[in-house]
Amino acid sequence: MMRSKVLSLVPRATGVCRHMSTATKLTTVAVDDKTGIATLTMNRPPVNGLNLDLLRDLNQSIGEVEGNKSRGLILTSSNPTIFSAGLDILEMYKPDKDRIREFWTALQDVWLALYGSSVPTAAAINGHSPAGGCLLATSCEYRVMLPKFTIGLNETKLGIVAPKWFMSSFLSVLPRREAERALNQGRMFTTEEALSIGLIDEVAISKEQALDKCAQFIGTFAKVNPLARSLTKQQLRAVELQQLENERAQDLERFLFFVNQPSVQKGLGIYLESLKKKAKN
Ligand SMILES: CCCCCCCCCC/C=C\CC(=O)SCCNC(=O)CCNC(=O)[C@H](O)C(C)(C)COP(=O)(O)OP(=O)(O)OC[C@H]1O[C@@H](n2cnc3c(N)ncnc32)[C@H](O)[C@@H]1OP(=O)(O)O
Repeated sequence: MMRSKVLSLVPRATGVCRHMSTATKLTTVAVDDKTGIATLTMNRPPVNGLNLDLLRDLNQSIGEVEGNKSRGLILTSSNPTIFSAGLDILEMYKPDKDRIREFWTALQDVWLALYGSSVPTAAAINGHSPAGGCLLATSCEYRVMLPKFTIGLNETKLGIVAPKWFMSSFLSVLPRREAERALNQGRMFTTEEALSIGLIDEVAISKEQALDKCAQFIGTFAKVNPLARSLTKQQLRAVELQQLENERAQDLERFLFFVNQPSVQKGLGIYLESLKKKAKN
Protein backbone atom coordinates (compact mmCIF):
# COMPACT_ATOMS: atom_id res chain seq x y z
CA MET A 1 0.00 0.00 0.00
CA MET A 2 1.28 3.46 -0.85
CA ARG A 3 1.55 5.50 2.33
CA SER A 4 3.09 8.68 1.07
CA LYS A 5 4.47 10.26 -2.07
CA VAL A 6 6.48 7.42 -3.59
CA LEU A 7 9.57 8.43 -5.50
CA SER A 8 11.06 5.03 -6.25
CA LEU A 9 10.93 1.35 -5.37
CA VAL A 10 14.05 -0.40 -4.12
CA PRO A 11 14.03 -4.07 -3.06
CA ARG A 12 15.55 -4.90 0.36
CA ALA A 13 16.10 -8.03 2.41
CA THR A 14 12.86 -7.83 4.37
CA GLY A 15 10.40 -6.46 1.83
CA VAL A 16 9.75 -3.80 -0.72
CA CYS A 17 11.30 -0.57 0.40
CA ARG A 18 9.53 2.62 -0.55
CA HIS A 19 11.48 5.82 -0.64
CA MET A 20 9.31 8.44 0.93
CA SER A 21 8.87 12.09 0.12
CA THR A 22 12.41 13.19 0.80
CA ALA A 23 12.65 16.40 -1.14
CA THR A 24 15.75 16.95 1.01
CA LYS A 25 19.14 15.85 -0.24
CA LEU A 26 21.17 15.05 2.85
CA THR A 27 18.84 12.44 4.36
CA THR A 28 16.64 9.76 2.86
CA VAL A 29 13.76 7.87 4.42
CA ALA A 30 12.85 4.41 3.15
CA VAL A 31 9.94 2.50 4.65
CA ASP A 32 9.91 -1.28 4.42
CA ASP A 33 6.43 -2.28 3.32
CA LYS A 34 6.61 -5.63 5.10
CA THR A 35 7.84 -4.44 8.51
CA GLY A 36 6.59 -0.86 8.40
CA ILE A 37 9.98 0.27 9.72
CA ALA A 38 11.53 3.47 8.36
CA THR A 39 15.27 3.68 7.74
CA LEU A 40 16.58 7.23 7.93
CA THR A 41 19.97 7.52 6.24
CA MET A 42 22.34 10.47 6.67
CA ASN A 43 24.18 11.29 3.49
CA ARG A 44 26.42 14.34 3.78
CA PRO A 45 29.91 13.62 2.46
CA PRO A 46 32.62 13.42 3.50
CA VAL A 47 31.84 12.65 7.18
CA ASN A 48 28.15 13.41 7.88
CA GLY A 49 29.22 16.53 9.74
CA LEU A 50 26.09 17.97 11.35
CA ASN A 51 25.80 21.38 9.72
CA LEU A 52 22.65 23.49 9.55
CA ASP A 53 21.47 21.83 6.33
CA LEU A 54 21.89 18.25 7.57
CA LEU A 55 20.19 19.16 10.86
CA ARG A 56 17.26 20.69 9.00
CA ASP A 57 16.95 17.60 6.81
CA LEU A 58 17.17 15.31 9.84
CA ASN A 59 14.37 17.28 11.46
CA GLN A 60 12.22 17.05 8.40
CA SER A 61 12.85 13.31 8.04
CA ILE A 62 12.13 12.54 11.69
CA GLY A 63 8.90 14.54 11.34
CA GLU A 64 8.07 12.55 8.22
CA VAL A 65 8.56 9.24 10.04
CA GLU A 66 6.40 10.48 12.94
CA GLY A 67 3.71 11.45 10.48
CA ASN A 68 3.65 8.38 8.22
CA LYS A 69 2.67 5.81 10.86
CA SER A 70 5.95 3.90 10.62
CA ARG A 71 6.39 1.10 13.16
CA GLY A 72 9.84 2.33 14.08
CA LEU A 73 12.84 4.36 12.98
CA ILE A 74 16.36 3.13 12.26
CA LEU A 75 19.02 5.82 11.96
CA THR A 76 22.08 5.04 9.88
CA SER A 77 24.63 6.49 7.45
CA SER A 78 25.39 6.04 3.76
CA ASN A 79 29.10 6.40 4.52
CA PRO A 80 30.74 2.97 4.97
CA THR A 81 33.11 4.11 7.75
CA ILE A 82 31.46 7.10 9.43
CA PHE A 83 28.08 7.24 11.16
CA SER A 84 28.54 10.95 11.89
CA ALA A 85 31.63 13.01 12.73
CA GLY A 86 29.45 15.09 15.06
CA LEU A 87 28.83 18.80 14.75
CA ASP A 88 30.41 20.40 11.73
CA ILE A 89 33.13 22.43 13.39
CA LEU A 90 33.03 24.90 10.51
CA GLU A 91 29.61 26.02 11.80
CA MET A 92 31.19 26.96 15.13
CA TYR A 93 34.54 28.33 13.99
CA LYS A 94 34.45 32.05 13.14
CA PRO A 95 30.66 31.73 12.90
CA ASP A 96 28.17 33.91 11.10
CA LYS A 97 26.09 35.41 13.92
CA ASP A 98 22.65 34.65 12.50
CA ARG A 99 23.47 31.25 11.05
CA ILE A 100 24.99 29.94 14.28
CA ARG A 101 21.74 30.73 16.11
CA GLU A 102 19.79 28.77 13.52
CA PHE A 103 22.36 25.99 13.70
CA TRP A 104 22.07 25.51 17.46
CA THR A 105 18.28 25.83 17.37
CA ALA A 106 18.13 23.14 14.67
CA LEU A 107 20.33 20.89 16.82
CA GLN A 108 17.99 21.39 19.78
CA ASP A 109 15.06 20.53 17.48
CA VAL A 110 16.71 17.32 16.29
CA TRP A 111 17.41 16.17 19.83
CA LEU A 112 13.88 16.96 21.02
CA ALA A 113 12.41 15.13 18.01
CA LEU A 114 14.66 12.07 18.21
CA TYR A 115 14.93 11.62 21.98
CA GLY A 116 11.21 12.35 22.28
CA SER A 117 10.12 10.35 19.23
CA SER A 118 6.84 8.50 19.69
CA VAL A 119 8.04 5.51 17.62
CA PRO A 120 10.68 2.97 18.72
CA THR A 121 14.10 4.13 17.58
CA ALA A 122 17.38 2.30 16.92
CA ALA A 123 20.76 3.32 15.55
CA ALA A 124 22.68 1.12 13.11
CA ILE A 125 26.10 2.63 13.82
CA ASN A 126 28.02 1.64 10.72
CA GLY A 127 31.07 3.82 11.37
CA HIS A 128 32.78 6.25 13.74
CA SER A 129 30.41 8.17 15.96
CA PRO A 130 32.13 10.93 17.95
CA ALA A 131 30.42 13.75 19.88
CA GLY A 132 27.25 14.84 18.03
CA GLY A 133 27.26 11.42 16.32
CA CYS A 134 27.17 9.79 19.74
CA LEU A 135 24.39 12.20 20.74
CA LEU A 136 22.25 10.95 17.85
CA ALA A 137 22.99 7.31 18.65
CA THR A 138 22.30 7.65 22.37
CA SER A 139 19.04 9.50 21.68
CA CYS A 140 17.78 6.25 20.16
CA GLU A 141 16.50 3.38 22.30
CA TYR A 142 18.84 0.70 20.90
CA ARG A 143 22.28 0.68 19.30
CA VAL A 144 23.95 -1.87 17.03
CA MET A 145 27.52 -1.07 15.95
CA LEU A 146 30.02 -2.49 13.50
CA PRO A 147 33.47 -3.60 14.74
CA LYS A 148 36.63 -1.48 14.71
CA PHE A 149 34.94 1.92 15.04
CA THR A 150 34.76 4.41 17.89
CA ILE A 151 31.97 6.17 19.75
CA GLY A 152 31.85 8.65 22.63
CA LEU A 153 31.45 12.23 23.79
CA ASN A 154 34.95 13.65 23.28
CA GLU A 155 34.05 17.32 23.89
CA THR A 156 36.47 17.92 26.79
CA LYS A 157 39.32 16.77 24.53
CA LEU A 158 38.37 19.60 22.16
CA GLY A 159 38.21 22.14 24.98
CA ILE A 160 34.42 22.37 24.74
CA VAL A 161 31.66 21.32 27.10
CA ALA A 162 28.81 18.97 26.26
CA PRO A 163 25.52 20.68 27.19
CA LYS A 164 23.24 19.12 29.80
CA TRP A 165 20.96 17.51 27.24
CA PHE A 166 23.90 15.74 25.55
CA MET A 167 24.64 14.35 29.00
CA SER A 168 20.98 13.34 29.45
CA SER A 169 21.10 11.06 26.42
CA PHE A 170 24.40 9.58 27.58
CA LEU A 171 23.02 9.06 31.10
CA SER A 172 19.93 7.32 29.74
CA VAL A 173 22.28 4.63 28.44
CA LEU A 174 25.25 4.43 30.83
CA PRO A 175 25.39 4.13 34.63
CA ARG A 176 26.09 7.54 36.15
CA ARG A 177 29.58 6.70 37.37
CA GLU A 178 30.68 5.42 33.97
CA ALA A 179 29.05 8.38 32.19
CA GLU A 180 30.71 10.90 34.50
CA ARG A 181 34.15 9.42 34.03
CA ALA A 182 33.81 9.11 30.26
CA LEU A 183 32.49 12.68 29.90
CA ASN A 184 35.25 14.17 32.03
CA GLN A 185 37.88 12.22 30.12
CA GLY A 186 36.30 12.93 26.72
CA ARG A 187 36.72 9.23 26.15
CA MET A 188 36.15 7.54 22.83
CA PHE A 189 35.25 3.84 23.13
CA THR A 190 36.06 1.15 20.59
CA THR A 191 33.10 -0.98 19.50
CA GLU A 192 34.24 -3.75 21.84
CA GLU A 193 34.65 -1.37 24.81
CA ALA A 194 31.30 0.26 24.06
CA LEU A 195 29.62 -3.15 24.16
CA SER A 196 31.21 -4.15 27.44
CA ILE A 197 30.27 -0.86 29.15
CA GLY A 198 26.69 -0.93 27.73
CA LEU A 199 27.03 2.12 25.48
CA ILE A 200 25.88 -0.10 22.60
CA ASP A 201 23.59 -3.12 22.77
CA GLU A 202 24.95 -5.40 20.05
CA VAL A 203 27.76 -5.76 17.52
CA ALA A 204 26.99 -6.68 13.90
CA ILE A 205 29.41 -7.88 11.25
CA SER A 206 27.85 -5.85 8.43
CA LYS A 207 25.56 -2.90 7.92
CA GLU A 208 22.87 -5.26 6.65
CA GLN A 209 23.09 -7.30 9.84
CA ALA A 210 23.03 -4.13 11.94
CA LEU A 211 19.83 -3.02 10.18
CA ASP A 212 18.31 -6.48 10.74
CA LYS A 213 19.20 -6.42 14.44
CA CYS A 214 17.69 -2.96 14.79
CA ALA A 215 14.55 -4.20 13.02
CA GLN A 216 14.40 -7.18 15.39
CA PHE A 217 14.58 -4.80 18.38
CA ILE A 218 11.74 -2.73 16.96
CA GLY A 219 9.86 -5.99 16.29
CA THR A 220 9.89 -6.77 20.03
CA PHE A 221 7.17 -4.13 20.42
CA ALA A 222 4.87 -5.79 17.87
CA LYS A 223 2.55 -7.16 20.54
CA VAL A 224 2.70 -4.12 22.82
CA ASN A 225 -0.10 -1.57 22.66
CA PRO A 226 1.47 1.32 20.65
CA LEU A 227 -0.18 4.10 22.64
CA ALA A 228 0.77 2.56 25.99
CA ARG A 229 4.35 2.03 24.74
CA SER A 230 4.72 5.53 23.42
CA LEU A 231 3.21 7.21 26.51
CA THR A 232 5.48 5.11 28.72
CA LYS A 233 8.55 6.18 26.74
CA GLN A 234 7.49 9.80 26.81
CA GLN A 235 6.90 9.76 30.57
CA LEU A 236 10.31 8.18 31.13
CA ARG A 237 11.97 10.88 29.00
CA ALA A 238 9.73 13.80 29.99
CA VAL A 239 12.00 15.42 32.60
CA GLU A 240 14.96 15.85 30.26
CA LEU A 241 12.78 16.90 27.31
CA GLN A 242 10.88 19.43 29.40
CA GLN A 243 14.10 20.83 30.82
CA LEU A 244 15.40 21.71 27.38
CA GLU A 245 11.98 23.00 26.26
CA ASN A 246 11.95 25.30 29.29
CA GLU A 247 15.55 26.44 28.87
CA ARG A 248 15.91 26.63 25.09
CA ALA A 249 16.62 30.34 24.97
CA GLN A 250 19.14 30.24 27.84
CA ASP A 251 20.78 27.16 26.34
CA LEU A 252 21.24 29.03 23.06
CA GLU A 253 22.71 32.08 24.80
CA ARG A 254 25.04 29.88 26.89
CA PHE A 255 26.24 28.16 23.72
CA LEU A 256 26.80 31.47 21.89
CA PHE A 257 28.68 32.97 24.83
CA PHE A 258 30.84 29.88 25.20
CA VAL A 259 31.61 29.31 21.53
CA ASN A 260 32.54 32.96 20.97
CA GLN A 261 35.18 32.96 23.72
CA PRO A 262 38.57 33.68 22.09
CA SER A 263 40.11 30.65 23.81
CA VAL A 264 37.37 28.36 22.45
CA GLN A 265 37.75 29.83 18.94
CA LYS A 266 41.50 29.32 19.14
CA GLY A 267 41.04 25.70 20.25
CA LEU A 268 38.54 24.98 17.46
CA GLY A 269 40.93 26.49 14.90
CA ILE A 270 43.80 24.29 16.10
CA TYR A 271 41.56 21.22 16.06
CA LEU A 272 40.35 21.94 12.52
CA GLU A 273 43.95 22.35 11.36
CA SER A 274 44.92 19.04 12.95
CA LEU A 275 42.03 17.30 11.17
CA LYS A 276 43.09 18.81 7.86
CA LYS A 277 46.77 17.88 8.36
CA LYS A 278 45.70 14.34 9.22
CA ALA A 279 43.63 14.18 6.04
CA LYS A 280 46.67 15.31 3.96
CA ASN A 281 49.04 12.67 5.45
C1 LIG B 1 28.47 25.48 30.28
C2 LIG B 1 27.82 24.89 29.08
C3 LIG B 1 28.22 25.60 27.84
C4 LIG B 1 27.72 24.89 26.65
C5 LIG B 1 28.58 25.24 25.49
C6 LIG B 1 28.41 24.34 24.33
C7 LIG B 1 29.69 24.18 23.56
C8 LIG B 1 29.57 23.41 22.31
C9 LIG B 1 29.19 22.03 22.47
C10 LIG B 1 29.40 21.30 21.19
C11 LIG B 1 28.93 19.98 21.25
C12 LIG B 1 29.32 18.98 20.42
C13 LIG B 1 30.60 19.01 19.70
C14 LIG B 1 30.80 18.24 18.46
O1 LIG B 1 30.09 17.42 17.95
S1 LIG B 1 32.22 18.81 17.82
C15 LIG B 1 32.69 17.64 16.61
C16 LIG B 1 33.47 16.56 17.25
N1 LIG B 1 33.90 15.64 16.25
C17 LIG B 1 35.12 15.14 16.22
O2 LIG B 1 35.95 15.40 17.05
C18 LIG B 1 35.42 14.23 15.05
C19 LIG B 1 36.51 14.78 14.22
N2 LIG B 1 36.74 13.93 13.07
C20 LIG B 1 37.39 12.75 13.12
O3 LIG B 1 37.80 12.27 14.15
C21 LIG B 1 37.58 12.04 11.82
O4 LIG B 1 37.36 12.98 10.78
C22 LIG B 1 36.63 10.83 11.61
C23 LIG B 1 35.17 11.20 11.85
C24 LIG B 1 37.05 9.68 12.54
C25 LIG B 1 36.76 10.35 10.15
O5 LIG B 1 38.11 10.10 9.84
P1 LIG B 1 38.58 9.96 8.32
O6 LIG B 1 40.02 9.63 8.36
O7 LIG B 1 37.70 9.04 7.57
O8 LIG B 1 38.31 11.39 7.69
P2 LIG B 1 39.20 12.71 7.87
O9 LIG B 1 40.27 12.68 6.85
O10 LIG B 1 39.61 12.87 9.28
O11 LIG B 1 38.15 13.86 7.53
C26 LIG B 1 37.71 14.12 6.21
C27 LIG B 1 37.40 15.59 6.09
O12 LIG B 1 36.32 15.93 6.99
C28 LIG B 1 36.74 16.99 7.88
N3 LIG B 1 36.09 16.79 9.19
C29 LIG B 1 36.09 15.71 9.94
N4 LIG B 1 35.34 15.86 11.03
C30 LIG B 1 34.83 17.11 10.96
C31 LIG B 1 33.97 17.87 11.80
N5 LIG B 1 33.42 17.39 12.94
N6 LIG B 1 33.66 19.13 11.42
C32 LIG B 1 34.15 19.65 10.28
N7 LIG B 1 34.99 18.97 9.44
C33 LIG B 1 35.31 17.70 9.78
C34 LIG B 1 38.25 16.83 7.93
O13 LIG B 1 38.84 18.04 8.32
C35 LIG B 1 38.56 16.50 6.49
O14 LIG B 1 38.42 17.70 5.75
P3 LIG B 1 39.34 18.01 4.47
O15 LIG B 1 39.04 16.90 3.51
O16 LIG B 1 40.76 18.01 4.94
O17 LIG B 1 38.89 19.36 4.02
